[in-house]
Amino acid sequence: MRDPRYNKGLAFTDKERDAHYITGLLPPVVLSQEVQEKKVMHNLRQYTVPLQRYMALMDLQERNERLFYKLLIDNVEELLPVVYTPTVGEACQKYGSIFRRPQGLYISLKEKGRILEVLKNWPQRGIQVIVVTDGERILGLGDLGCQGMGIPVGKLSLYTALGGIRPSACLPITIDVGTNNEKLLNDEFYIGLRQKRANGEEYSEFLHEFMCAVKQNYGEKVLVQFEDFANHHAFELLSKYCSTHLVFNDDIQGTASVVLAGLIAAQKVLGKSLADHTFLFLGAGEAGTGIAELIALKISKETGTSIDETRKNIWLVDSKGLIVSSRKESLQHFKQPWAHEHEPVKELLEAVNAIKPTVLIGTSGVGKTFTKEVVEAMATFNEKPLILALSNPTSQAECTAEEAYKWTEGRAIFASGSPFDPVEYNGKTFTPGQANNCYIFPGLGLGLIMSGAIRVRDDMLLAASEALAFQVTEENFANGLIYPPFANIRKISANIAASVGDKTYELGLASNLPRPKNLLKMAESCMYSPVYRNFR
Ligand SMILES: O=C([O-])CC(=O)C(=O)O
Ligand SMILES: [Mg+2]
Repeated sequence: MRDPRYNKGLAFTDKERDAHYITGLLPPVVLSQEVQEKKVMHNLRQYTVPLQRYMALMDLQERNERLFYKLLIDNVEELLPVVYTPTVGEACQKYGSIFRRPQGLYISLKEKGRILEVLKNWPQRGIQVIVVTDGERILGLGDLGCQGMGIPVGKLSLYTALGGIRPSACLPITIDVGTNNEKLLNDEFYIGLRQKRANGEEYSEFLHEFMCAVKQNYGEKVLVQFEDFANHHAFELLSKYCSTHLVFNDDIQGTASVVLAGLIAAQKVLGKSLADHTFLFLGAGEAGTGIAELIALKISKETGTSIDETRKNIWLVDSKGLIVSSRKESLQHFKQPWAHEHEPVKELLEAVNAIKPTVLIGTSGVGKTFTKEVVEAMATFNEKPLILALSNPTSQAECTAEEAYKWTEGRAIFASGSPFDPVEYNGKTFTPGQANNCYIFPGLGLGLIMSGAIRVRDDMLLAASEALAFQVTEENFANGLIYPPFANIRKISANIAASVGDKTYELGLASNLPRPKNLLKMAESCMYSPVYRNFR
């Protein structure tokens, strides 16, 4: 009863209560899981403050794991915004003051030299997925230090709910190397190390010890998902470990794959091929350059043109303006491929007017940057402007769904990273899409795990994008949607898993041999079910 993996609360039957000597420890009634679910949903809906819903759900996860996942799976559209963006962002900001029972594994600089020992303290064996953050760039909210733990915990609950990975195979980890967030350093309830961030050699060595310990403890087939690291570390870690570990950066690769899926699907709505588009990004960090690279790769594969050539239709704006060749010397390496010949342009609006993009993508982490003028400009030279405001949580979105529809007179195809409610405009209802990496990582992870993948490759990301785009129905298209509804996410994830698995075998990177004949059946059959077990 005290172990969330076994607890069924009032659903323990009389026979189970007798067999396990817990008769009398519960009131006499026996409820079904369905009635429990109805009750908890009813209670949750009484809370009007999102953070209270979050706390109630985290309590449920720590009390009755199967009921938590049953709720999340059956009510995914309603609960995703609670356990995930936007509410998880606020939860991380306030993690210290709402802290009750710890979730996940904390590895701080205090444990330098004995990270392996700390990993071994985690009570569960058979770990298949680790989501790890160092809290330096939590969503678009910046450095939240150790309180970033909410993110790996949230992402892994989606691995289970959306992708069917067993909860006991999931390990959330926060690496605490300090924080540069003064507010947190001065917050008496802060849960992390009260020191400035370690950097340079000290940081790299610590992360290297972590990566080696992970491989030593869990072997070659554990998937390590990097999440919400700051740009410099994110790119470095991915390139350093992609050839020795099964690693994946969600913010670079997951976001890229989900956006590419939307763009592939949008071809049906817009009647244009990817190569016919001109792309402009606001934000040239992990998401921006990650998406740009994957689009370029996809177009290059489709048309047979070189990557360098395909890059020419893709433009990025960072905090200093349009990325152009005259800035090349001073650019970080991940921005350099995008420095095209053009005169310097400072403002986004100027860049939009100069480049005349057909697709505008916000990955800046800065809210309200797609102003009325910017969106109206997009609407002047596009019949159906494609506008993606991807920064999270909602407060950091480049524009709202309502603004996108209003300022384009209802012509925009719009999707955002965090959810927006449907919008009424001119007597018509517009339903915005949610271009969030949670469409991709659960299915991708399942595909990697079931095939026993040992490395992640771009071709697997492309396979995931294609599989997701394929799940968008004619009916969705008719409603202007470029993503399928989340209500079908487990089926979607199974399809993504099958495609990714297939690609893994094709590339010779699968270690689970022989290849199962039907990968979709395989994916569906290994997905976790939250239905209660019988303990008689
Ligand atoms: O967590 C999300 O909603 C998407 C994401 O990876 C991020 O914004 O960093
Ligand atoms: Mg992220």
